Amino acid sequence: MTAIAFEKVSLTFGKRRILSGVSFSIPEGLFVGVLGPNGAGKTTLMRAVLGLVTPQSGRIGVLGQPPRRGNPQIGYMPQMRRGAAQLGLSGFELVLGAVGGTRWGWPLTSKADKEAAWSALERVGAADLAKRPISQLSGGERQRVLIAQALIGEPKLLLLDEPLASLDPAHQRGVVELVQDIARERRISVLFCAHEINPLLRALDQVLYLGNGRAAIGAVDEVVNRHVLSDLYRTPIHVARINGRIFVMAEEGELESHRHDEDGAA
Ligand SMILES: Nc1ncnc2c1ncn2[C@@H]1O[C@H](COP(=O)(O)OP(=O)(O)OP(=O)(O)O)[C@@H](O)[C@H]1O
Repeated sequence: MTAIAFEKVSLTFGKRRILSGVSFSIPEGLFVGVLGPNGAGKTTLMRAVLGLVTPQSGRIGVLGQPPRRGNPQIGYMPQMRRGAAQLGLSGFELVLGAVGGTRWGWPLTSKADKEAAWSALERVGAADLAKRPISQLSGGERQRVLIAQALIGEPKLLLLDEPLASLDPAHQRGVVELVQDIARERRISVLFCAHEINPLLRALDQVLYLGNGRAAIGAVDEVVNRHVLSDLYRTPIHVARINGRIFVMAEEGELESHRHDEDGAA
């Protein structure tokens, strides 16, 4: 079955066009990195898959169905906003709030709900963090709790919006490996949104690059080359591979933000 299918999809906000007639199809079980500069539409694409943004035209299929809000087959990890971290919730409360998929807040919880929350926290290695307020966790610890939240309901598709933001290279590797292991063992399809390709290289089956309202998708070598990216961004793009790392550069500078501190990511 197809995990996600876009057929000539256009997404707009008012007069602002985010995607223009984009088509692609992602088979089930793949780990796909979603890349592109700030504002390219990565979050908006995920929100469309979740049924939170309706296309102006075209069709989206998610696991063979049209998108619908609260689909329990999808686990979503949004970008962590400061406000959410400061709510004072513990990791356990945050994960428990996701039990039942759409029942955000403080539901009346059963023993089974609590067990589901503990099981998700244990799977990401965060059971010992569960009682602490989210606001006191380190970035890496917090990302684990958020991944646990996305695993509630045994999803078939995980949408992860920048889980690597503000993590150092070792923690980035840890999060990517964790997601890859869980996805393999549960046969989950993954869309993993990131600002840099290198931390994802070992895990990637495909990349989906967004830019100028368009998309390029395929295996890393098929997409991350100067022909495809120059065409996508309508400007000369250079791609260099150094020691197994990939550098994507526009004439005026690097297209992706890189921290030059990771050794041997690929
Ligand atoms: N609800 C909204 N109303 C109007 N414009 C929006 C809305 N949500 C997003 N946008 C705009 O759509 C564009 C794409 O935003 P989006 O957050 O999807 O990009 P992104 O690729 O995820 O960016 P980043 O890498 O910075 O997170 C941006 O210009 C943004 O300002």
